[in-house]
Amino acid sequence: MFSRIVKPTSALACQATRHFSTSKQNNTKVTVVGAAGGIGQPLSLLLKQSDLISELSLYDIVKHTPGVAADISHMNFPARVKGFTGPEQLRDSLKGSQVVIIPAGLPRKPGMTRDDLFTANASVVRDVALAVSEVAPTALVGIITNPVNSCVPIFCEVMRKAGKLDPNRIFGVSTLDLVRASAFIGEAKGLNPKEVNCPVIGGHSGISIVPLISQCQPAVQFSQDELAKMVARIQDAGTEVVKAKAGAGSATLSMGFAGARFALSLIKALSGQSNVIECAYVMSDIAGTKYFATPLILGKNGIEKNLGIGKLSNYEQELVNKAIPEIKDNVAKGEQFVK
Ligand SMILES: NC(=O)C1=CN([C@@H]2O[C@H](COP(=O)(O)OP(=O)(O)OC[C@H]3O[C@@H](n4cnc5c(N)ncnc54)[C@H](O)[C@@H]3O)[C@@H](O)[C@H]2O)C=CC1
Ligand SMILES: O=C([O-])CC(=O)C(=O)O
Repeated sequence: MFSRIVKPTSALACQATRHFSTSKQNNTKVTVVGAAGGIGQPLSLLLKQSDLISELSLYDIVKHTPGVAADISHMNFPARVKGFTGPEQLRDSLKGSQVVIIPAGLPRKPGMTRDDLFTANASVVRDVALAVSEVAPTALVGIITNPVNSCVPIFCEVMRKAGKLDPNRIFGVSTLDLVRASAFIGEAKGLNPKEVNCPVIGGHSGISIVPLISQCQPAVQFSQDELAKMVARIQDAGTEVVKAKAGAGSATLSMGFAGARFALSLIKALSGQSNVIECAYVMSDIAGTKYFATPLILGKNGIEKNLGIGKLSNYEQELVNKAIPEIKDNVAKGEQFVK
């Protein structure tokens, strides 16, 4: 199974060495909430292949979730797979989980922004957070549901109200932005995209997505015009897929891949592996907002160290300056919803 273990060769390297998991240790229970959806199914398929997972709990509100679980359970890997459906089974699905990944909720249609999903998805995230606070309060949680910039504050505020908030354990999954940066930069420069590592900071929507191409490994050179085009492509990549799917949803397969990479990084960190680094959107005042994505060293208790923003070019500083008001608004909207 793919995954990445990293050596922090630079403070902002988000991942480096490709690493196939061969560890025999398999004692992690993982719950996927929204497991029957466009992201949930490929994500669960990829997670089933990890030797580090002992139990894969698949929850969704749709009735055919046990069928998805039965299907995946026939793959010949050790993780036991169980399906749960309906709100009355949510807590059973989560109980005892060390890792919870949430790709539940509506995706965009052409013409919508991620923020347009707030009304539909805020209550989904709130309800899952309440259940996590009750039955899996120490789980490491990855929130894929959009708008990520608001959904992470919603989750954190519900946990805070329940007296269970540990901000080191709650992550907005922005991994797809890094995957895209690697793919697009690799393609543009004739490099193997698997070997291209470019930190992406800020948030997960349009201008709040800030790729730090000056910190890319290996180093790459672009003219200012090319650089601006590359940044715009990474920022608009979600919309590119939404348009191309023409009403049938947003990125699901690349997100299943990116979500599995992030979940496996959490699991590796939990299992004691060191120097596991991923960028994610977390509670952090590093840029003067309450939440911000940066590279993080992951450990048994979630964030072990926030590696921060590092040295920015003037252009990247301008991008950060544009991202900040957007993130502040998105955070305030999420917090207000819980109040
Ligand atoms: N963070 C990121 O980079 C990305 C985030 N997304 C977001 O992920 C979310 C899911 O996208 P897709 O899988 O394409 O959508 P989808 O509609 O294919 O699947 C969503 C699943 O969530 C389930 N669901 C709805 N309410 C639920 C609840 N209360 N509890 C449990 N399950 C529930 C649905 O039944 C459905 O199976 C969307 O909000 C989308 O915008 C999508 C791509 C990238
Ligand atoms: O664009 C969307 O709506 C889904 C998403 O977050 C992405 O693909 O980055």
